[in-house]
Amino acid sequence: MKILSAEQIREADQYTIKYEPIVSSELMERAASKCSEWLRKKYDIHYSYQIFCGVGNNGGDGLAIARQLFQKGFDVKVYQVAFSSKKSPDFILNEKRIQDMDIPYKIIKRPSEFPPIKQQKNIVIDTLFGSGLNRPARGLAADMISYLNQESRHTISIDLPSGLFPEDNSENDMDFVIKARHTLTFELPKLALLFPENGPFVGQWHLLPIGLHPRFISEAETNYHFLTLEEIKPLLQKRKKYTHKGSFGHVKIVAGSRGKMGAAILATKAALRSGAGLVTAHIPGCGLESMQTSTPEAMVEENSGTNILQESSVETTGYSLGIGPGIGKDHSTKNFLRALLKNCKSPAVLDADALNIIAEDESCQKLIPALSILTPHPKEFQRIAGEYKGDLEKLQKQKDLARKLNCIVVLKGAHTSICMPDGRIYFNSTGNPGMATGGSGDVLTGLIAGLLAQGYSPENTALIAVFLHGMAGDYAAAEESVESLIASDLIHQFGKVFRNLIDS
Ligand SMILES: NC(=O)C1=CN([C@@H]2O[C@H](COP(=O)(O)OP(=O)(O)OC[C@H]3O[C@@H](n4cnc5c(N)ncnc54)[C@H](OP(=O)(O)O)[C@@H]3O)[C@@H](O)[C@H]2O)[C@H](O)CC1
Ligand SMILES: [K+]
Repeated sequence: MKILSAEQIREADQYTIKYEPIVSSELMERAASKCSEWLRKKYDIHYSYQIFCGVGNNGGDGLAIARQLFQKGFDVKVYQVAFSSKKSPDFILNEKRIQDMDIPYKIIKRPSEFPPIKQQKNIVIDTLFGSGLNRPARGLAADMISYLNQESRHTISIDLPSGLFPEDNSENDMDFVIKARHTLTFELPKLALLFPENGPFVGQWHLLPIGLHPRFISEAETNYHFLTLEEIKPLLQKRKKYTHKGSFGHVKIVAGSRGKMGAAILATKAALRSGAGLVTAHIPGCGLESMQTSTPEAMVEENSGTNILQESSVETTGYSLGIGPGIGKDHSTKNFLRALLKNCKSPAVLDADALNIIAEDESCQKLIPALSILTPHPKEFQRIAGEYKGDLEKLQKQKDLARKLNCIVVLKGAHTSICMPDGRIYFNSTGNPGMATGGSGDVLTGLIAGLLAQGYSPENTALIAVFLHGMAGDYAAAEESVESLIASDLIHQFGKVFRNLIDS
């Protein structure tokens, strides 16, 4: 699914109005009815609504939602926050419609007119600003936002939390942005909704399709994508009947050190469960027994080091390598990694301490095979890419790094972002906070290496693996709980994930 800019969304609006064709007030009516349907499904008739409207089309949406809810019997109060006299035509039309009905409607001109916010079974609907915000909120609008953030326990924002810019908030004043519990956004996700730093404002966000013209969307150009099942399904290969274990590649997991063998075991198990034909674990001697006992399906190749990986020759040809979980940063491990990368000619997966080592050694970065997949978490990423001020700058650094190394950079987090060397960025839609747990990244490394071994291109591998990993997390959280989720639960869910994706 594409992520378009505010400008492109405005154009999509106009294109839809012209070519569907539909009058703009009808498009607003459609958008509003998606919202009021969503609200009615979630909150029963005992809930009341206080709807705060700006004077643009976002405010117009608010007026139309108010009318629709009122017609369904809800207790609705509407407030126009008169921060400007420039009402949009569709706002004016909807204002007239509610004035012709018996809906309580007040115009707020100064803070002394802010109404008390009902606390029990009451929803505040925020339609002050949407995608038309063009400067940080000030004056009456800013006061209103602060007041609502202080007084309302249950705010739902329409299209965007008011005061939040759809893309770049680096110059914004975040004190004057609505803190919503839910954001109902139209048709396509906006970039700002995907940034972790905006989580406190956006809350949970939901996409409501409003029938913007599919031709405009399919032709629109963008580097930003939201990764959903629709994109993933066509990428998956079904296993053919006449195949043998050699058809599905050979993974080599290069991982572990004394006290961190768990990381190696998790990555190895994940590679096995990913469908790879064969998996070898290259580990320090101290891990031999634990690996063979816990993971009998894997072969073990002992490194010359007992407690850590140190220089020894490792065959890399014919393997998909997953390098880094639990290896530590000892001087001899650094030398080992350098020699390994020098020797390795096909795309590999680099994670954890492998990333920490290359962060400290620029010359080592040049040895990474083209189209390798790097999977840093935000701290590891910062070590390689340097400091950044906000999530937009972080994204730019991610692009720079992917281009510089000619690699795929997978930056883990809520909505993990996957950046291709050509600048395309995919934000993942699966996963949950329960996955922020030790070993979850090791599982991803094994899964990526396992898919790579099966002949998926590095780009498709990264997309599929991140999506599946998140899906496994969602299944695990549903069966257990977000709180109790541990990394091995993810591996246990791979079977169900594959069955549901490939066979359905
Ligand atoms: N695109 C769609 O799919 C649909 C969108 N809808 C809704 O429309 C809004 C966008 O509406 P728009 O009228 O473009 O803009 P807003 O309602 O967000 O409000 C902007 C108006 O407010 C003024 N403005 C902007 N920033 C500030 C500020 N900081 N302080 C005060 N005033 C501000 C601006 O006017 P100026 O001339 O003063 O700059 C705008 O007039 C979208 O988000 C959806 O909710 C449709 O209903 C359905 C289809
Ligand atoms: K809003």
